[in-house]
Amino acid sequence: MTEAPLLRATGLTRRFGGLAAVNGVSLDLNVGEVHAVIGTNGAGKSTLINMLSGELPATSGRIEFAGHEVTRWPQPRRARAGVGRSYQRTTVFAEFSVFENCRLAAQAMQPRAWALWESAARCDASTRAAHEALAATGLEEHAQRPAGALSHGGKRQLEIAMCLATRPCVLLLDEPLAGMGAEESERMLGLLDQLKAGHAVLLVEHDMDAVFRIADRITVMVNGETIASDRPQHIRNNREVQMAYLGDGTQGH
Ligand SMILES: Nc1ncnc2c1ncn2[C@@H]1O[C@H](COP(=O)(O)OP(=O)(O)OP(=O)(O)O)[C@@H](O)[C@H]1O
Repeated sequence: MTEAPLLRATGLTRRFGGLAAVNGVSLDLNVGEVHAVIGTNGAGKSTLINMLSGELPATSGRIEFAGHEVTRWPQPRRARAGVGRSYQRTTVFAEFSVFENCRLAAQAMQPRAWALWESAARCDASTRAAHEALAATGLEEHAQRPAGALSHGGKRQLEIAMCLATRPCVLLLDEPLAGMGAEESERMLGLLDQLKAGHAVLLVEHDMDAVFRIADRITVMVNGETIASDRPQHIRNNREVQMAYLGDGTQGH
């Protein structure tokens, strides 16, 4: 018997006025897998992530997470339940240390932030989560540096660490390789490869070489709709995908 996916989206649709930015998209996320979503600019990838994270309500469709229907859950509730995300643009606090950025991310997940008498225990838990996240991302040696002093790639790694500090089981990653050089990309790909062991990862990424290297499944979106969702080798050989998106020249990738 196959296990139920950790997260399942069915028929997700989001309209902005007359535009269906995402139209009837269904996908599953499983622990141990990187599920990449690719598509040209404006295909609806970020809108899809925003619906999965809870930042944007779906116009219609259904989202199930860990056996619960979460379609109407707001973003903070989904985040506390284990749906973590990173953003296209860096969101670190430049003047705070790398460690403090992670600790703040962990603290933001704690319920009842106003309950001062619980602060010591909360602080311990957040500190632990921050250290673990820094260890997982290889940023420990930079823990006390101001986040603003990190390289671009280091800041993107820190974003992943901040997401991990919230102890998610789903990672929704919006272009984690954007703006990175070859060496930084390699490091990030190594990190994602490690993380998939304990997480279900959704990866939106424009770097096709990286996607085909790391993805276990690829969903291709065009104008808000899924035109294919399959194992990478089948996506590579899919004529419709080649015509719509990859271009014939990518067949040899
Ligand atoms: N808040 C909004 N209001 C109106 N239209 C929007 C809004 N957000 C996105 N759109 C439109 O929805 C469509 C999908 O946008 P989205 O950002 O999801 O695409 P994308 O695939 O992530 O693109 P990119 O690769 O450039 O990030 C686009 O036509 C965009 O202009």
